[in-house]
Amino acid sequence: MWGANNIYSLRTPGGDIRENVRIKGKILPGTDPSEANPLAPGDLVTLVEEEGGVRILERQERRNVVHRWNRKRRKMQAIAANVDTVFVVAAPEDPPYRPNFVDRVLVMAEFAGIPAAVILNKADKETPPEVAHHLAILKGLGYPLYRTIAGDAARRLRREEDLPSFRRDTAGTVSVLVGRSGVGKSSLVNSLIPEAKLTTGDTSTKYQRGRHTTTLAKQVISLDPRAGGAMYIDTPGVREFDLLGYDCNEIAAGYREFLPFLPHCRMPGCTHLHEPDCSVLAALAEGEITRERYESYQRLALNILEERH
Ligand SMILES: Nc1nc2c(ncn2[C@@H]2O[C@H](COP(=O)(O)OP(=O)(O)OP(=O)(O)O)[C@@H](O)[C@H]2O)c(=O)[nH]1
Ligand SMILES: [Zn+2]
Repeated sequence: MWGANNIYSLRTPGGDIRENVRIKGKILPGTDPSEANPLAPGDLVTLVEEEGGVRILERQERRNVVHRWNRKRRKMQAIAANVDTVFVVAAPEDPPYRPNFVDRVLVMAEFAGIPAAVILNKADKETPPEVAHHLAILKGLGYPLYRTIAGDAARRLRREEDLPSFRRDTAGTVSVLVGRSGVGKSSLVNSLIPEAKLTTGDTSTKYQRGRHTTTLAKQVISLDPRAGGAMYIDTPGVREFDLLGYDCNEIAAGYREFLPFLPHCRMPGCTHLHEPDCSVLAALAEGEITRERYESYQRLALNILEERH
């Protein structure tokens, strides 16, 4: 299931693609009217055959859901459902690597209880030392890292780096790719599944803004029967990945290395920013939490607190 503006494309268990399917009625059973969007790519739905075609009758219970904060609508928005792995896609440059962006996607994945990994695409470009440093921190925390080359660059250089192992590791599973505009998410999906555009009916619209290509709105699911039905959900690139729908405690628990310390703060509802006897601050002082990751938490927590006032 994928789509937008309440018109969806579906894949039936038989493998057929049904396009332009609408929801039956105003509110979809199985959803909450306060949700920004009732259906996201990866959702499983029940259909009903009606005069004039099939309609979506209900959303089946979700195993998990990937959210991001929708700035315009000021709500958490589901960007994918029922996924096995969240892949944060970044590049060494063009667009520049933003450690905070990567951390925020990882926090969201932790919060959703979904395993996460990092893809450094455009591995043909030189990796600046500060990027390598952040990636080393994440690797040390147990997040798998893939360095890939995709699209035209891969064809030109005849090199894909870790793309084959990424393909192997994701075979038969559902992956969602999250990253800033221009890091190469669509190129990756196309490299994995050359006919992706055909099977998705090319629902994405691209336009040039500055140097980066941006996918508008629609999310694309690609299915590769050769990879045991691997599914890749390509989300539209975003400039920022906000998590304003969460509170500081939830955010702190998304920094996985903070977890052992969180129960030991003295103040109830400790924000780990300034409180006395804060065990996160103590762990930072002891070098058990890196300054980079603490500062990333700090920035995110301050964002959230500012938003509340
Ligand atoms: N050098 C190099 N360029 C790449 C690589 N992968 C993608 N590109 C280029 O990067 C640009 C952006 O790629 P896209 O696949 O459109 O990026 P995206 O992340 O899908 O962007 P949005 O759809 O806007 O979110 C294109 O010009 C690609 O050809 C790579 O591995 N190396
Ligand atoms: Zn604390």
